[in-house]
Amino acid sequence: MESLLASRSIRSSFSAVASTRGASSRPSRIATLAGAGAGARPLRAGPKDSIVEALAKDDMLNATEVVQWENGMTVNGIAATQGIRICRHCRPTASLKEIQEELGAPRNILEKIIWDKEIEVAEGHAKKPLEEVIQAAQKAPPSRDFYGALEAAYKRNGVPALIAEVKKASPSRGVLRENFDPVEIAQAYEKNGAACLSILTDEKYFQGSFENLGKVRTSGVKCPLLCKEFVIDKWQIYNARSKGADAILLIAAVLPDVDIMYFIKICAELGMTALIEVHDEREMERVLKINGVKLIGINNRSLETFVIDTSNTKMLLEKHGNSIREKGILVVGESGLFTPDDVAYVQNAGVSAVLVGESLVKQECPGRAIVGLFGKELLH
Ligand SMILES: O=C(O)c1ccccc1NCC(=O)[C@H](O)[C@H](O)COP(=O)(O)O
Repeated sequence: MESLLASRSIRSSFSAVASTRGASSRPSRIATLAGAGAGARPLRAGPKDSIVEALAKDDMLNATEVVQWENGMTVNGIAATQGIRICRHCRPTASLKEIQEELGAPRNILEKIIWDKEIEVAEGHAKKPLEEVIQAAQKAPPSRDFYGALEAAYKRNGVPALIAEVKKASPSRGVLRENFDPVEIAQAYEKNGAACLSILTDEKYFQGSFENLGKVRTSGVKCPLLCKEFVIDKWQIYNARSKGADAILLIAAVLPDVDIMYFIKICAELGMTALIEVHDEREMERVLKINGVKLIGINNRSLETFVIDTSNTKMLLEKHGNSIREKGILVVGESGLFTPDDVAYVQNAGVSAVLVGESLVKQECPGRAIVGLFGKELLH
């Protein structure tokens, strides 16, 4: 299916790019970044010059979109060389029905989410052009130090710092909490020692929203906030910052290296922390080669099958713990943590922080559930 999808998407992605992305006169940073990417060459003179130059000047594009013209490969082709199994349809202006008629159904839930996200992001661009979200991000109140808050909480409490997730529902578990008040939950998490909060913003699959993120941000909660999104386009990062996010999730199963590099640079410019999520050996190896990675999340849940296995964290850290420590990277253990034993297990494996949703949000009192999860009170 990959080659079919790839060969089809080279046609459709050109028309998608051509039809949805207007040319910008502002100078681009992308040409340099694309040239620095894994396997990419500097933009060269040649028959594709005019296309490449036009794209390189177009600040609307993401790095992989430039590399694809440079290398004569599709976005999916580039991704496949890095072991990425999630394909893009690259037809953001088509309906999902039309896309599925052409390409068949998405092969797993993560691919399904990404296909929807491609359309949602194109709609976002149309409603609010990139220049506007950039300006909104620049006007937002200063960001808070997400990485620093995790580091300090780990030192203070001697147990992994908690990123407590404000999560109403999920594709694997359905609705987790009927009476869902994001601000009440966020305040309870903070009061009970969470170092940072994760706010799900995807509406279709998690019943989250940017409204929730904004409400938590203006509620007096001081913890730094992670925007838990499925990022495929820089527009989403500026949008998240403009709504008050201090950190953003970048999923290695979805993003080619050059996009991760590029998005990390955007985060740095905005004072945001990038949490780079990996699930397997190949993703960990890729991410450890990328400059500027400070925070890696190891997801115990496969986003393709939903299977949760906490020994995934142990296995990846046994193999890569030394190089992670040498680089000063903090590791977050993500998903499927329910008891003090679970937390101790991932701590012994080498994590400095944990990201927890279900086991807290399902309890009647999510704040008090923190003591149950750690077996002790967390101090602020
Ligand atoms: O939670 C899901 O079902 C899910 C499905 C597809 C993509 C992502 C998904 N979850 C995102 C997460 O990684 C979790 O929300 C987070 O790690 C907290 O996990 P948990 O404590 O198990 O709720």
